[in-house]
Amino acid sequence: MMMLWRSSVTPSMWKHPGGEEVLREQAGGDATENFEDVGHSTDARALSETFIIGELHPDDRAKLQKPSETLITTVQSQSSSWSNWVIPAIAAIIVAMMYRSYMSD
Ligand code: HEM
Repeated sequence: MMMLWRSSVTPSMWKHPGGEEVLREQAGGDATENFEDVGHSTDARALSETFIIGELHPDDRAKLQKPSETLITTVQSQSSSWSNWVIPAIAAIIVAMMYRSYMSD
């Protein structure tokens, strides 16, 4: 079980190669599954061991919130950036067509 605490991993101490935001999303929860999903190197694994600040009491483990799936969030943000690009493109095509019909009159 991997725990990430707001105080244990701070940008001033260390910069996560996978970005700051993904770690922030995991803070206060069990990040084990997401850590494994990414397929971290053995170096990353060894480094994560150095961040251990204690072990959670078994009675408290059930109270942990599971962080939302990071990979799903990534897919969602990709699809929204896709629609951000398509809508202005369609608008540009409509404007171009209106301009053409205006000029041909
Ligand atoms: C203390 C815990 C963690 C440590 C020490 C750590 C360390 C690292 C390191 C050293 C890398 C560079 C690539 C490698 O060596 O594998 C990396 C990449 C990455 N990590 Fe972590 N990581 C931690 C937690 C997490 C968590 C919880 C997530 C996801 C929620 C995550 C997501 C990523 C991603 C997306 C990359 C980029 C992969 C790529 O670009 O190929 N990391 N991390």
